[in-house]
Amino acid sequence: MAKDKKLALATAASDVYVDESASFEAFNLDSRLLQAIKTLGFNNPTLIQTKTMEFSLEHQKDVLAKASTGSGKTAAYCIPIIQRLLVQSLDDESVGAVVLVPTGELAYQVKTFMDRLTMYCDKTLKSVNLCDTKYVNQTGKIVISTPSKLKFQLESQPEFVSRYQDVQFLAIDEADLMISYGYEDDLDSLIKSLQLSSPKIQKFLMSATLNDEIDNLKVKVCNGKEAAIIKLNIDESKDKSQLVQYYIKTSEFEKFLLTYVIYKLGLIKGKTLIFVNDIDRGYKLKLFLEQYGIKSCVLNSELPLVSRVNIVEQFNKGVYQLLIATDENNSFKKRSHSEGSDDKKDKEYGASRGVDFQNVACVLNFDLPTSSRSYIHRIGRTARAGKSGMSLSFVVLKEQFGKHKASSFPTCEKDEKTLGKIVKSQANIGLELTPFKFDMGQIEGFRYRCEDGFRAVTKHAVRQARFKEITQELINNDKLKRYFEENPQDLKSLKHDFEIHPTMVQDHLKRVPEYLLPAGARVEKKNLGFISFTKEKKGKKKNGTSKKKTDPLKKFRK
Ligand SMILES: Nc1ncnc2c1ncn2[C@@H]1O[C@H](COP(=O)(O)OP(=O)(O)OP(=O)(O)O)[C@@H](O)[C@H]1O
Repeated sequence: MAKDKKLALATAASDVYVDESASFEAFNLDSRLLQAIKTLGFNNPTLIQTKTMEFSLEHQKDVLAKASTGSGKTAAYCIPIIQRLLVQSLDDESVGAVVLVPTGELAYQVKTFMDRLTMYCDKTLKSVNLCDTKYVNQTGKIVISTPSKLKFQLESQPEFVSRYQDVQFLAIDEADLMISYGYEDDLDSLIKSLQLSSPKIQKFLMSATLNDEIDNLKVKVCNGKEAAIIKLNIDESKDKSQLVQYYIKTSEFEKFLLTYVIYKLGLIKGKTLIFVNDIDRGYKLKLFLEQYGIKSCVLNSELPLVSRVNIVEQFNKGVYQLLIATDENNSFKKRSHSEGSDDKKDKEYGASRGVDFQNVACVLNFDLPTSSRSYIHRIGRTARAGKSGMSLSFVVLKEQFGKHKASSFPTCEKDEKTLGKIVKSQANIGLELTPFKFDMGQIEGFRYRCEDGFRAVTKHAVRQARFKEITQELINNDKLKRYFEENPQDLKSLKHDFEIHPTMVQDHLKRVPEYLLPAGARVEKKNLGFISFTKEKKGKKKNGTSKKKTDPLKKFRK
């Protein structure tokens, strides 16, 4: 019962998506499935779920669905698949459904969700996740995988091919990513070897954006068969009204200064997901913040998938407050899955797409993404499940680019241009980015300490930290995998935000000396949450507007 309660608390879709006029019962779902949905705390289906169930269960149509981030697309295809598999009698060995996702993280997430939905069903409805090494030699009624992992299973164990002869459902989640993630060849090969485009198989193509890539995919998998196209006409400005978007135009070095001040003084409350544009940047920022005793945890494609999944789970549970995620896909260049390509990076990594980060108060674009599409997915990690949230983006001024080599990063050269595109695309859906006029003069006193800490984070230190963490995680994974299987409780306490400090941490930097704080803060030193850095406005009352709650930085406004 305790477990049931916990699940219910962990989930909730934004009210604007919930379809109060509909009910799950109206779709005559199996009682075991209904019970699980209830346990998850889903009282009504979301709009995308109602429509998808209507077309797939009642009209047996293929479905191509487009709906915003956080609208409940996962359940929209999982529920009909489970429902139909529950009433069909496939033999034990046969795979009934294939779910393809672009990243390992999503494969784990979908598997967990499937397990929850089938918690009252017997073991015959087992699902397997081929991205998880413990399942590579297995199949189940539902197989969840990236295209390349499924292809690998079929090639390394050709005797499994026959188990896929009776596939009834094919779901492709984050469908618009399949091509840009470089899965086109793998998909073609799977469509051929498993006859996935057969009209006997019902298809679900789910995405937050509809584009040419989806059209191509539709042609490939639906093979001329007409599909129901569901484009949810939700007022996105209403849907994202809980999200306040800010940007600050700044220099490259000041991005570090601002981050230091914001987190050292606790100006942003709650969990922050910080996006950077490459792995070294992630470690650089982590080491830099460590200098001031600010703990953070890093997420990138070099870490083993098991560690990544564990990091996301722990962040969701509130174990860490700051997660620095490398968004390696932000340029949406085609990835290559060919053998021998590149290095030890996992091509199936993805932090900004589809991952259900929970209760994120702020998304900080420490490095601005390089496209508006990437921006949408990053900010979609906050203000989810009916909660409010803010995003803050650092935008490097063109004339400042390259002025401070050690803090410079190539993508920042085009920040102002990219910001223009982002502002335009947000305006198209009735949303707005507001310039945040940070009073830099008020934090000048911190600059010297910031330079001091920044200098200690050399290239060598970053390289060492990167190496140290991967080695540590790999050792943990190999050595501890068996141990954790027997002691799952201990896995929960494995923390990833330990200090790496391959560089000398200067203890004095961890404290903020009183003289750096403005007068008001010195008096109320114990309560640093709302230090006034604003110029005194005598006799002016606070106006108490609705933005008050979502604007923790307001005291720093000019
Ligand atoms: N009917 C429902 N009622 C309440 N909460 C729901 C319902 N359906 C889904 N949710 C919850 O809403 C959240 C978002 O769902 P989900 O991750 O499926 O969204 P999504 O559309 O796939 O988003 P993204 O495009 O970012 O992946 C999850 O925490 C999920 O558990």
